[in-house]
Amino acid sequence: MDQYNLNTREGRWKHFGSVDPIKGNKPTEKEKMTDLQSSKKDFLFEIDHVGIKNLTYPVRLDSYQTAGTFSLSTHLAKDEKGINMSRILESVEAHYDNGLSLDFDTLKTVLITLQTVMHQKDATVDVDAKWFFDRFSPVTNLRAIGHADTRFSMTVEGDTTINKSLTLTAMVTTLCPCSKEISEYSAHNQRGIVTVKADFAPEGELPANFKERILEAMEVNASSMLYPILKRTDEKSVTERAYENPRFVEDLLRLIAADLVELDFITGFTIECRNEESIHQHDAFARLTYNK
Ligand SMILES: Nc1nc2c(ncn2[C@@H]2O[C@H](COP(=O)(O)OP(=O)(O)OP(=O)(O)O)[C@@H](O)[C@H]2O)c(=O)[nH]1
Repeated sequence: MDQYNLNTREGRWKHFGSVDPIKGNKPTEKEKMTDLQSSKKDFLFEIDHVGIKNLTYPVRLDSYQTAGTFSLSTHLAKDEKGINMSRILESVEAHYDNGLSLDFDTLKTVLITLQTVMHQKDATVDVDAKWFFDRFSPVTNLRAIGHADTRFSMTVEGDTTINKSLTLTAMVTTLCPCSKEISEYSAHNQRGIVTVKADFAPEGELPANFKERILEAMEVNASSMLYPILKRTDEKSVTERAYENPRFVEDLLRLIAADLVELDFITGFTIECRNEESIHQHDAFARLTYNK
């Protein structure tokens, strides 16, 4: 039986197996520690992206505080062993303002800070975050909170943005035209998942409502939109709207593409529509990439 005082935390820790630290020969002051990552010689390859992924950090998107999942990286020259990773978090923290404002102007300032403190030629960020917005039921006009998924992506080189894109993912209803055509009554319908990656002119201005305009193209072309609150009058309306607007996954994809072509602040896009089929165990999907 050991003799540790179980009435103290230290005694309990030792009782459970903790040991005293060894004396050790390595320096404990930062100035005397080897800075391995900063060592220079021929390390064979330059690296396109090195950094951190899966960083969870508070963001403000429109009027909502939400959580962002960040990937942040820089280039690394061939003669440098590693980046100073702690500086990535320092670059984000430098722009903290009750969370990080999730907009391209703020992301650009973070990237310029990152690139500068890393002494690298470029920096890249991807941020995934839930976007919450007001959604009104179609007949009763009751407000509730809807949501879509966003990914803000950006790369800067020096002071110049070299790419900038927004990926939105939203859910819709699709009603099968074939099923409607061949059946005496009813038609199977399902929840469709639409993803649009919209590319923007890197240094171009965006309209204030750019997210809303892309989301509208994704939702209004479906058989029906989704709503958080539906009373009976609303339910009748969305059911009939879906029947009046049947869509194959291909139809939805092409109709969204036609709307996106008309949005002049988008330079190119990739759309994927995926239907979680209600008459199969598998999903149906279609994808299209278009550059203007
Ligand atoms: N480069 C590199 N760093 C890593 C890796 N894995 C962990 N680290 C990080 O290395 C960090 C040390 O960060 P640095 O920024 O190099 O620390 P530092 O040199 O004291 O910081 P500065 O004073 O800014 O130069 C630790 O916090 C670890 O998170 C890796 O695979 N590569």
